[in-house]
Order: sequence, then structure tokens, then C-alpha cells
Amino acid sequence: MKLIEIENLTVQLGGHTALNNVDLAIESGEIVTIVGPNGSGKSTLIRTIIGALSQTSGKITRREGLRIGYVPQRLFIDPTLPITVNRFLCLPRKADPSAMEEALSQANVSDLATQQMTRLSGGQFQRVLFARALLERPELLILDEATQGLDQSGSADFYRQIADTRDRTGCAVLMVSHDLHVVMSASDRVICLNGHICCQGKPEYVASAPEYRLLFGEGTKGTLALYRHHHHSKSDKSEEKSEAIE
Ligand SMILES: Nc1ncnc2c1ncn2[C@@H]1O[C@H](COP(=O)(O)OP(=O)(O)OP(=O)(O)O)[C@@H](O)[C@H]1O
Repeated sequence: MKLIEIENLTVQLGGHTALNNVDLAIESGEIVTIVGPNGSGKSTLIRTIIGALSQTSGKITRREGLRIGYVPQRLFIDPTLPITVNRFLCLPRKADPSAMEEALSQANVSDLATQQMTRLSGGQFQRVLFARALLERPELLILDEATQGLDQSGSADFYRQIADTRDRTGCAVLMVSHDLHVVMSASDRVICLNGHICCQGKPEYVASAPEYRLLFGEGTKGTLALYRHHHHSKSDKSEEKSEAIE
């Protein structure tokens, strides 16, 4: 079932065309990752989907009553403002204590409930933002470079958590990432964006697509190795294709 359908989306910002004729649909339960160079319109796409930006033309159809959980790239909290994790989770509206406990546990930060937000490490902070998004009981979880500032193993842990959440709740996930090496293996579908969609498909297909290689170069061996590591029992044709290009 389609949760979101985007048709012919064009977004102009200050006279600059950030997105041009983008078509995209997100199906229930799939993990979709958007990759693309700096300035390629990734955040613009996400922000238009959540309604923070308006499209210049085109159409976005959201399934009626769709619950979206959003994890931003970063969030500024005034360092002089004392606020605990539990209180933060109650913004903008009060949350049920057992739901907060559950969300923190799912994000693997149960022990941080009474900590001050300003004392959290970058990784802990992002996990709390993730817990906050989970409180919405999202059918679609949207993450905009949520692992920015995390090291590679921290990012890999974070993506594992996201995949676990999808497996447990059946939510779809749409995320933007620069962590090509780890994110490809965690995705069902990768969309390569550069103002328009250059190519899209299964991770191993995109990694070998000429359009992707033009943008990111040939250095995808790590991606493919990791992909195979997670899916070594598969022996479908696409797997053979990813073997063949190394
Ligand atoms: N308010 C604005 N006015 C004019 N141009 C803008 C505005 N906001 C963004 N842009 C431009 O739109 C383009 C897309 O920006 P966007 O932030 O969506 O890219 P991105 O792919 O998310 O980049 P990054 O990987 O660096 O986060 C960029 O060229 C950017 O300079």
C-alpha cells in the first residue's frame, strides 16, 4: 500500500530549482534511502514531504491519517535551558509515561530518562530524537541525516535499530544519508538524487549504476562487500551482478 505518492514535484527556493520533476512513492514497510551529493535537494525533498516547505508545482498525496515520525538532522537546544530527556519527550504535548519508557527502550537509551539534554553525547542525543519520533507510533519514519556526527560503528548501530523498528512495527522508513557504506546494506531501495532522480533500485543495482558512479566515483567496494556480508545466503541474479563488477 502506498503511504506517500509524489508526482512531478518541482521546488524552487529563492529562484533556484532545488528539485525538478521528481516522482516517488513510498510503500508500507519498506526502507528507502536517499543519497546524493551536497546541494542535490535531499533535505528539500524531506522538508517538502513533511510539509515544512511548499512545492512550486506537482502533487504530494499522503495516505489519509498517515502518522509520520520525523528525526531532524540536528536540533538546537539552548544550553542554559535545563530540560531532562523525559521533559523533552513531552514537547510539544504531554506523552504517556509508559509510552515514553517504551520509546526510550526501543531507541536503546532507557538509562537516560532523567539526564539533562545538554549533557548528552551526539549519538545519545540522536537516539533521544529517534525515541521522540517513535512516540508518534509512526507508519512512516523520516530521518534527515540522523547519524551526522556519529562514527561508523555508531551509525551502523543506529541503522540496525531503525531496521529492528521496521521489523517490529512494520513502519516504512525514508532516510537521507551520507553514510554510503553502511546505509546501502540497510535499505530495500536506494534513490540517487541530484535535483532529479538519477537512478533508483536495490542497493546493489544503484551501486553499479553509471549515474551513481558518476556522482560518487568507483569507490563502492566497501558498500558491496557490506551488502554481501548481510545477505550472503542470497544467490539471486542481482547478487551475481554485484559480484561481477568488482
Ligand atoms: N532558502 C533557500 N534559498 C535558495 N536556495 C536554497 C535555499 N535552501 C536551499 N537552497 C539550495 O537548494 C539546493 C538544495 O539544498 P538541500 O539542502 O536540499 O540539499 P542537500 O542535498 O540536502 O544538501 P546537503 O547534503 O549539503 O545537506 C542547494 O543548492 C541549496 O543551496
